[in-house]
Amino acid sequence: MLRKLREEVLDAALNLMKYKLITLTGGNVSGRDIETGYIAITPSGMDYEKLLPEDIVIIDIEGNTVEAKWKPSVDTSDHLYIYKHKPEVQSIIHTHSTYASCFAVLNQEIPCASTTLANEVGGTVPLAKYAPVASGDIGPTVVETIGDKRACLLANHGVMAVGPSVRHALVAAVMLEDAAKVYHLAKSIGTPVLLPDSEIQKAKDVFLNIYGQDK
Ligand SMILES: O=C(CO)[C@@H](O)[C@H](O)COP(=O)(O)O
Repeated sequence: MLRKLREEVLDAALNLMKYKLITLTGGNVSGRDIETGYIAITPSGMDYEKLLPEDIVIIDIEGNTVEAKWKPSVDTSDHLYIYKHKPEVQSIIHTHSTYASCFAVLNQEIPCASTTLANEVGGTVPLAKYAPVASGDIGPTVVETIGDKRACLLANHGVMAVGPSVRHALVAAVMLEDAAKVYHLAKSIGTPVLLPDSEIQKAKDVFLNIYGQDK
């Protein structure tokens, strides 16, 4: 069931490897089916390269198994909490991507100094307060922090990216890492100039309303 969504989730997981956002299985991907409300999520601790679409776990919004060969991600309850509290979110991607995670371990948000970050994430990347892995507390800290952004940092941990589709969540995760790298490198040779709110809004609007083939 939900073959297309399972393929999209697996494809995004493989792209996390392609774009070097994860090491081994240090991340996870999920997507929500708009019709049934079911969630397709990567299984826990399994190599994405060896997975087939049918290995992606299908659960309902309460976490009950709908169709599964494996245990779902250890972060499943956090994904479910985000879906429950943010109806506009249809996909969630968790990574420990290197440059963004540097800011997470410094407990610093990533200021918006590039149009890329404004376009794809919606501005400064906020920092969600620390929550232990698999405690069920990560979802609430993300919902508390993320607002209308497409990503937030998890203190001392990594990144949570979201989107209205699996593709959008993947783009947010990839471009956030790219912008974090640029900001980090720029800071090592000078003082990055931050974008004013008015420019962030303009850059965000272009991507919401003009960019791409779907508008
Ligand atoms: O952050 C952590 C553990 O530190 C987890 O997100 C894992 O890195 C991925 O777990 P699974 O999704 O494979 O269960």
